[in-house]
Amino acid sequence: MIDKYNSRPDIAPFTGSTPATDFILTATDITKSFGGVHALRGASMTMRRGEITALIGDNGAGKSTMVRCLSGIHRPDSGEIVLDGEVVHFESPNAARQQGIETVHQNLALVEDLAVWQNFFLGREKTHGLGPFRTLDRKLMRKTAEEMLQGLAVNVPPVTSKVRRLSGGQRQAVAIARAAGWGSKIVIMDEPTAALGVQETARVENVITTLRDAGVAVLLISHNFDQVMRLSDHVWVMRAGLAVAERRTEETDGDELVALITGAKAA
Ligand SMILES: Nc1ncnc2c1ncn2[C@@H]1O[C@H](COP(=O)(O)OP(=O)(O)OP(=O)(O)O)[C@@H](O)[C@H]1O
Repeated sequence: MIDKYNSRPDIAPFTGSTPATDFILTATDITKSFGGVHALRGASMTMRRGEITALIGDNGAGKSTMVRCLSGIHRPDSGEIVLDGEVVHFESPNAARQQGIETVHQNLALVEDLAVWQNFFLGREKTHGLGPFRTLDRKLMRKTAEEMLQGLAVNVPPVTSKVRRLSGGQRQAVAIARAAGWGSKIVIMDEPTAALGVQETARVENVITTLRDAGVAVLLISHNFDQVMRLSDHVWVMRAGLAVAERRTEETDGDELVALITGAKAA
């Protein structure tokens, strides 16, 4: 463990207790600083195929920075990310996407004035014909978008509807279906239901579990303990730039997670 960043020697990093089999992702000793702020100080975490992994921690613990390192927004200062058995270095979010890591950000990045199907294919437009005769294959794109939504049992108006007509939950579901639809190995979701009501939250949670059941590994960042307990299979707890504990969800409870987050309980 690199200790030059460890300005909090009272917090010991947790290095994991499970054998390194069937991990779709391992991040080891990741550091990332912004000027004098050591956002990640040697954080390690793992994710398994077909599981929902929750990443929890107090404000400023380093969750978003970790997610940004995994999704190609930030480059770690040091450490190693292994995706599906290969060491990866993402130069950009596009590079992460091409290798199978999709991220649903809090702002969703949907274009309000475009139809649902157009949002699905932003930057990935399908064409037919050759050279100067090439045109957009709108029919194929509409059909594919419909199939992607149906596959996740997402209940939205026709894919020709403009995104601005959708409710918050429908938008979230569209963003998740879009992320899930490109052969993704990992879908990262940052507070996917933070802005939603009870019913919409339940619908979006269904979409998330359907995705997991289809074999995708989901990384869920959530401040909602009930949701973490309900949805996740595995939990990583971050504190002060380190992943300090991991638990199988069925072996923990909200009280223990709070204690781990605050440091009232050692890992
Ligand atoms: N681009 C940046 N420039 C400077 N400091 C940053 C930057 N991004 C994050 N930080 C700092 O790094 C630390 C970790 O922040 P991060 O956003 O990763 O935490 P978090 O666990 O996601 O918190 P929250 O739950 O509030 O989103 C914080 O002290 C934050 O202020």
